[in-house]
Amino acid sequence: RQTGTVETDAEKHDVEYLTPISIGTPPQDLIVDFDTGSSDLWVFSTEMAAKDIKGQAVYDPNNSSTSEKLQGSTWQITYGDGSSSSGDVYLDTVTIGNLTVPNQAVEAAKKVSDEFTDDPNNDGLLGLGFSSINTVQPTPQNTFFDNVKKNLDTPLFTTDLKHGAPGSYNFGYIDPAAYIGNISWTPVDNSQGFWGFTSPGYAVGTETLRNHSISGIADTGTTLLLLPKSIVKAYYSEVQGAQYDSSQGGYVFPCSPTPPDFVFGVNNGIVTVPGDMVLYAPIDSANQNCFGGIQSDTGIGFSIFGDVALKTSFVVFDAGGLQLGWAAK
Ligand SMILES: C[C@H](Cc1ccc(C(C)(C)C)cc1)[C@H](NN)c1nnnn1Cc1ccc2c(c1)OCO2
Repeated sequence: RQTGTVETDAEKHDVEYLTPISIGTPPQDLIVDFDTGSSDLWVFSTEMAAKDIKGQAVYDPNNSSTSEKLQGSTWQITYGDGSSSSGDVYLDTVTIGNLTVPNQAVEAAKKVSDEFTDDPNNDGLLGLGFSSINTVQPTPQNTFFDNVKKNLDTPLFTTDLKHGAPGSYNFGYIDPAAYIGNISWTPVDNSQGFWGFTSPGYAVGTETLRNHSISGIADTGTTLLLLPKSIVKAYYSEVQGAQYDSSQGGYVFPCSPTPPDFVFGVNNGIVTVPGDMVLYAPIDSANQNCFGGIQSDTGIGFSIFGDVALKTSFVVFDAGGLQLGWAAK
C-alpha cells in the first residue's frame, strides 16, 4: 500500500495550478493542469504541428521504450470555456511524486485550440474526474487516479491549493497537519462524471446563512467560483461600486476597500471565501478596478466551485466513501 504527494505551483493570479509529472522510459518531464472537472490525461506531443507549440514541453512516444500505441483509439475534448484538443493514444508509464502507473493511457495531442497554444507554461491536462467521462473512443480509458487507487492506503486524494503560493495534491492519505478544525463531509453525486455536491446555503459577509440549495462541482480546473445569477447579484449588491461589465464579461468593482467575505455551506459546516480572494485580479494598470472571483454559472447547467473556493480549504476527494470533505486551514 502506498501514498504520495506532489507540489503544485500557482500561476499569476492563480489562473491555474501546474503540477509536474513524468511519462515514459527514460522519463519525460511535463508540467500539467490537474483537473478534477475532466477525466482525460492529454499532453502536447511530437505529433502536433510545430506552429501549435509555443514553449510547451512535448511527449515523444517514439523516445520511450515503454510506450505502446493503443491501435485505433482516438480522443477529442471540448471544454466548457470553448477550448479543445484531440489526438491519439499510447499506454506508457506515468509517475506523479512517488506513485507510478505502468500502463496509463496517455492521450497524445495532434491538435490543440489557441487557448492551449497561447499558454506556454501548460503542457496538458491530467483529469481527476470520474473515468465515465473519459473521451477516448472506441474504449474509454481510466484516469491516473482510477489506476493507482488499488495501490493506495485508501482510495482518496486531497487538494491544498494556495493563494499565490505552491500547494499540494496528496494521494492515499489525509495529512492531519494540513487542516484545522473538523472536516465537513458531504455526499458526492458522480452521475455526470464530476465531483458533484449540493451546498445548503450561502451568506454575504457576517450575515446568517440563507437557505438556498446550490448544486455544483468541485473543479480544480476552473479558476473562479461560478454560482447562480441570483446569488451573484445578491453578493455584488453589497459591494460598493460593483457593476456588470459586459466588455469584461463579468462583475467588476473598485479594488479597495476589500469586499465582504462569501460563505457557503457544506453539510452542517461552512466554507468562508475571504473578501480579498474575491478580488480576483485588477483589470487596469492603475489597479483601480478589479474583476470578481465570483461570477455567474449561467449557461453551464450547474455551479462550479473552482480554485477561488478550493484554495480557501483543504479538500478531500474520497472515491471510497463517494464524499467530499472540506476543512479550514
Ligand atoms: C475550463 C476548464 C478546463 C480548461 C482548463 C484550462 C484551460 C487553459 C489551459 C486553456 C486555460 C482550458 C480549459 C474546466 N475544467 N474542469 C472545464 N472543462 N469543461 N468544463 N469546465 C468547467 C467550465 C465550464 C464552463 C465555463 C468555464 C469552465 O469557464 C467559463 O465557462
